[in-house]
Amino acid sequence: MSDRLMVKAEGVHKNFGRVEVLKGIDLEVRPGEVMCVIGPSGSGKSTFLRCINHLEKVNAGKLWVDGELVGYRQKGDKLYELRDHEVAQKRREIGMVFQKFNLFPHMTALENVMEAPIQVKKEPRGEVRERAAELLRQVGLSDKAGNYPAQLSGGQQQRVAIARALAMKPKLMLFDEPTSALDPELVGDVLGVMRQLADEGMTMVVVTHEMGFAREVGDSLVFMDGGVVVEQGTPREVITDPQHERTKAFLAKVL
Ligand SMILES: Nc1ncnc2c1ncn2[C@@H]1O[C@H](COP(=O)(O)OP(=O)(O)OP(=O)(O)O)[C@@H](O)[C@H]1O
Repeated sequence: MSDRLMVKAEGVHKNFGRVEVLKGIDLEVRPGEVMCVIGPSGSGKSTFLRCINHLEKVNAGKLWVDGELVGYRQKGDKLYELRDHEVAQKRREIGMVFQKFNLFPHMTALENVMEAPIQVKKEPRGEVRERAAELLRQVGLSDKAGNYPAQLSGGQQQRVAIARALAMKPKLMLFDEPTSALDPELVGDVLGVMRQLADEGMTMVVVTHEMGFAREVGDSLVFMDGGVVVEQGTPREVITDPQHERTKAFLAKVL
């Protein structure tokens, strides 16, 4: 097995003003791994994802994505902080799906998926159109390609958002509670698309309270509380045999 890691966090700290939100996170995500992250509101889960995706700067500790230190570029033995355009470039390699899908309202589903590869990567329109149509097919929305977001259900919009992230050919996908804004009957379709993505070998970090998904699809499960990783293991280990009182108390609420 390769030693390559897709994400490595070593003592990651993040504060907002005087409030320390991440208090030393150590984590490793291997290529192809699906890591699910659970924990109470305010425990720092979103902040951790946002640090991986350059949306927040780490205050102390180190964070690598695919072997590269997030926020820096190495030249010889010197480290240089990335400039804005370099950060933008790095962010393109990571797909992120949020709770709210934020599609462009004036563009159809197909146009939403095509937008970034054309505008940001300057890829040829014909190629992008073909790929976008194929991605919409993969998320089960071929027949909705011409619909505007307002003409789609929340679950359909979220599947377009996933296709939109995939259109940039990311090497890592981050999901921040992707189903928590959806009506219960729409959750299954979105989780189905994520499951398919996992089966295809995509590396994924998924903040979710969908314990069925974590149990069935996750390779690892991390319980965060108060800005630290309290417990991690396989989903089976953490769910059926939690070691910490805080994990037990949390699981009692969500299971
Ligand atoms: N930009 C910010 N400025 C100030 N405080 C922030 C900022 N972003 C997050 N926080 C605070 O950091 C803490 C952790 O927030 P975060 O969203 O990471 O938690 P979470 O575990 O994802 O919670 P939830 O499940 O509710 O989304 C919260 O107390 C939040 O108010």
